Amino acid sequence: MASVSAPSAALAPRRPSASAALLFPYPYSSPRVSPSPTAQPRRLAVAARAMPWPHVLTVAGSDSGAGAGIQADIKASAALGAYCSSVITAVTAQNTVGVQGVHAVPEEFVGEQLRSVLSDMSVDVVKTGMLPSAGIVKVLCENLRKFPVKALVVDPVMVSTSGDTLSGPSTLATFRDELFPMADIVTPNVKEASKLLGDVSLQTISDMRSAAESIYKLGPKHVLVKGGDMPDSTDAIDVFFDGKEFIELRGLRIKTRNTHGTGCTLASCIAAELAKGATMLHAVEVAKKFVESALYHSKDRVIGNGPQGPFDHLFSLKSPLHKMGSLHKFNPDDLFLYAVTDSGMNKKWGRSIKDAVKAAIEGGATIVQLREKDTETREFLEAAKACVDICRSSGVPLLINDRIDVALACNADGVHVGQSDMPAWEVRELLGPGKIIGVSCKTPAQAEQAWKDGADYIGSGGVFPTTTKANNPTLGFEGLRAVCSASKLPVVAIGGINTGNAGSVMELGLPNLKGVAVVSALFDRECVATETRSLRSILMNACSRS
Ligand SMILES: Nc1ncnc2c1ncn2[C@@H]1O[C@H](COP(=O)(O)OP(=O)(O)OP(=O)(O)O)[C@@H](O)[C@H]1O
Ligand SMILES: Cc1ncc(CO)c(N)n1
Ligand SMILES: [Mg+2]
Repeated sequence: MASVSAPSAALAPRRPSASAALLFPYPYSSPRVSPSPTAQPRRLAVAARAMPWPHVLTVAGSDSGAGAGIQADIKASAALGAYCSSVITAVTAQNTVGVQGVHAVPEEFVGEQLRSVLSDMSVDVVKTGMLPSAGIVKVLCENLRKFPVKALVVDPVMVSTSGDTLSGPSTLATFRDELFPMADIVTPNVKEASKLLGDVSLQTISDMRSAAESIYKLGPKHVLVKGGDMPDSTDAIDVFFDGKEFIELRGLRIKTRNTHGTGCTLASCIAAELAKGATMLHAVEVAKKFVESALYHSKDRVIGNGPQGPFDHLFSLKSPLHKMGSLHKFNPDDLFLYAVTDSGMNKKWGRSIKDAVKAAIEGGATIVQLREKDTETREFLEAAKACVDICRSSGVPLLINDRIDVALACNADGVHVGQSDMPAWEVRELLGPGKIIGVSCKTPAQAEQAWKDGADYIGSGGVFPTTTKANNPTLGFEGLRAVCSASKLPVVAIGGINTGNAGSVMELGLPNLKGVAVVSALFDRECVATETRSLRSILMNACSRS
């Protein structure tokens, strides 16, 4: 007879650790070990009100390697908090080398799957991927007419990156004539855009714009021409068109072999965001950021021997530091009036860091850096958190000088580092691709290195002699000019700049000199807002002259 032993400690109910609670935040109550005999049995909290669950239905092919297709769609939607059902149009035998076989599902059975899901499961958004035949496209369109949804995202998958055909030329006309007019967005890559338009050549951003406009004329409400496969580009640039305006969405191009499934993932993320209620442009921006972050976090992973590996959609489960929370996209024009705080000056004038930042923003600062060399860490962090709130609500990015730990803890928009701080590439490793990194550079060689390290901008100076920073050699206009002309990055000038000389800096007319950074001229003054306001008007006048 088997002996009955006491439950081991490992099986006893335990509260989840704090870190598990952080990773899987859900209301958790520890199970009661010995309920009193009179207590009513506890019921699981059955929802008294219906909780909406954003729902994406993907109509696409299965990728046995699970990097693209249905598998990517389910992972991407789930990562962004949407439920994803799946109607399978084809089964592919596929790996990191390429596509070895395609087995299309009969049209009637695609129809049956569509009816099953659409008639019962409250789908918000349909996303399409591989549609291997004109017949399947037609069945899909019939079902969409019968069961309307909030939005239709069409990723016109035709050829895999390995060059294998996933949807032949016979479906092209049905895509154009039947599916596109029903679509809220169509997301071709450059090769697909070219095919849809009769093999036009697409080499430049301007070609991508023309293609977006021509595809828009086929009937979708928005078009996104994806530039992931554009040759020789240091950025990953996509062109968005809503019928009126073109928007170039620029992302960091991640150096990795693991780009299989980027297109499927992007379209699914757009669908998930739309299902959650986002506007189209916001959905596209979130989706692009998601792809960039996922590529970044899986760039060194190795699966398979072929040229194109999968990436990790669930990176945020493993890397809580890089949550999708902060989506501030760096705009070089934000460098225009760059306010840098100084604890000594705040103390002198009896101001808190928070009040100093508030006043600078009120006066028109376009970006803020907290440079607190002798504030205690705990006090600094508290102040930084308050400043993040102020800056977020005004749409002004907030950077932290040198202290990567503080930047992470307060979820700032980025950091600024000097030549003796942590190298920018290490900072990038820690902060991920979504944060802004600035580097102080005095020489063309340093500027070149900052670009290689993945910085977003350069701070160059001291342009004039300054008392804010000890032992800081003055570069003068010539030094600034040398750094700017060697730099592929936008530059902000710093060092001794004030209302008296700021105009002359901007009047140098250096194309990548985007603004001036100031400390004393704003914060070693009685009224920070007034000083900021007058500096702003001086800068604007200088720019209109040069
Ligand atoms: N190396 C990269 N770094 C950053 N973003 C990338 C990279 N490659 C692609 N992207 C982005 O991924 C998204 C998908 O674009 P891409 O052109 O790769 O689509 P696709 O060719 O349809 O993808 P696939 O066929 O591999 O699923 C775009 O936003 C693009 O800019
Ligand atoms: C099944 C499937 N759908 C889409 C793509 C495009 O990446 C692929 N390679 N495989
Ligand atoms: Mg691609």
